[in-house]
Amino acid sequence: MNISSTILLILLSYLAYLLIYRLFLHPLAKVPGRKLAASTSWHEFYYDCVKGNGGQHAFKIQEMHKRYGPVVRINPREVHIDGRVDPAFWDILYSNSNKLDKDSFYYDGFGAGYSAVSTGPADLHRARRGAMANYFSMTNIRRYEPMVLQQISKLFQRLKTCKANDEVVDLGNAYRCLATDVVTSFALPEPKTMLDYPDFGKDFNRLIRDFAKLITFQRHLKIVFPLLSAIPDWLTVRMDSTGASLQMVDFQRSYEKQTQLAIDRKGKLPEGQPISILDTLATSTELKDRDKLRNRIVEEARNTVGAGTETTASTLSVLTYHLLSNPACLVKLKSELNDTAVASSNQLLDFRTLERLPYLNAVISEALRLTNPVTGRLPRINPRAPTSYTTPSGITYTFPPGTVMSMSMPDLHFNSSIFPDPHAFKPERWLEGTWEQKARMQQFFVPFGKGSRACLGMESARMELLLTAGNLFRRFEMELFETTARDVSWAHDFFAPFAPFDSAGLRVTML
Ligand code: HEM
Repeated sequence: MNISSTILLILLSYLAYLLIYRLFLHPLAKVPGRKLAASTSWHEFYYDCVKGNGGQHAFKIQEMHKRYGPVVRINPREVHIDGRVDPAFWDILYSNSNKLDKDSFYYDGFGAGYSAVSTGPADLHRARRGAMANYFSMTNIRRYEPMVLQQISKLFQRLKTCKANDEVVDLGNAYRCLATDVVTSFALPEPKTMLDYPDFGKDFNRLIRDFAKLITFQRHLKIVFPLLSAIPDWLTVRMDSTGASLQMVDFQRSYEKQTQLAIDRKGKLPEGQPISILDTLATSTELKDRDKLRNRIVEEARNTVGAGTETTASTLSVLTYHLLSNPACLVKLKSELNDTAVASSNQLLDFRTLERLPYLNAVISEALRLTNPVTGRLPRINPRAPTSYTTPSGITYTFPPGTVMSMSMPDLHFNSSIFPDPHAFKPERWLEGTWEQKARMQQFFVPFGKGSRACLGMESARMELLLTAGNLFRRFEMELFETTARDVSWAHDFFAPFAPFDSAGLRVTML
């Protein structure tokens, strides 16, 4: 036998062993599910990256649950629990006392393992999150309200111009610009000004969506982002004549420049300039020196901006679509907003006023529920002790330390036993019904996650959503332009939900 035949034989024997081990001897061998998914992670790769333009694995998981029950083995090392059947397990898996690690395989897809959101080990995460926690507290975030209102005024000026020129407004992308400018105005020393882009950054925002698609490739192949960052600028220019790719490269590089600026100025800011997250991290006394290195802070900033952009923008798009297609809801909201006393109708309503409006709050909750701004499953690991899961019908599975367990937010939000007629937009559900029904909805309403890994930017997101939606619908009359439910639907899961690739997004005309 020659050398290549020997190598081939060894390889085939190894693969045969791996297959037999995973299917029959592995501790998860008895967990229901597709044999192909249990045999190889290429099954997940296919649904993540190839089928239907990618981002289809989340739907495959739902299909597997329908066939195999509330717990399924979705890849050789991970089990997924169905929140449509057993929503109560969410509180156990993501409870505050249950400080589990995150699964690095999955979160490495962001290519930013040093950021809090992607950090695997719970202990390391605690320190990294702790350094930002005060910054994101309600009291601190409230100080940034004038900056948020300033960006909203800028958006409103653009909308007025569009109205005067009879232009169709690409509102989905306008919201992305707004969200980017808002989050960078407190994350970075030098905020972005995307609301100045004449076309609301259409090409740039398309590129961000394509970039999100790469998360799934990076997750499986680990070399995608390193390869991309090695592409020289001249080639980037040739590959994309719109210039959006180069803009994206500049955008990424600006994190490095701004981090260096924050490190160099050591908290000595120009008069009147508010402290940014970058400055907070660069001058933190809580972080160990290794966590104050430039590359780590760059990743933290990049991920925080990423976390605060598509999430709020997609929620605003879904909210706008449903209000404009449900006139009765729009009338109720406008009447609540118009009844709100302010000195002048030109003055923007502030957070204190808007947070007290029940119908507006119900509209925002309903939009968050229907959007599911994080559609990706949230995988956790207990590396130290075995974990177990008992199905509602009483079958108990025990998993060894290191087993990955996950659930997905949309399963809870589309659970018809908690939210009847779950795909309908009904802000009234948050206001009507018995106390028990409302308490149950609140318990399983988890757009910002739960526990020690829950969203840090929740208060800033709430403020941005209330200020934008409250003021926009008080001031402007609009109607949908060639936009249907499909344009705000969840067709791809790239951790965030994305509409079909051929969708032109949410567009409106100003009346
Ligand atoms: C509608 C808006 C938003 C939603 C629904 C949302 C949702 C979430 C969820 C579900 C997580 C946990 C992800 C996981 O377990 O892997 C998360 C984490 C995070 N989010 Fe948000 N987010 C929103 C807006 C924002 C904004 C505006 C910011 C920043 C300004 C932000 C910053 C963060 C950060 C830093 C984390 C990581 C926290 C940690 O790991 O300790 N988010 N977000």
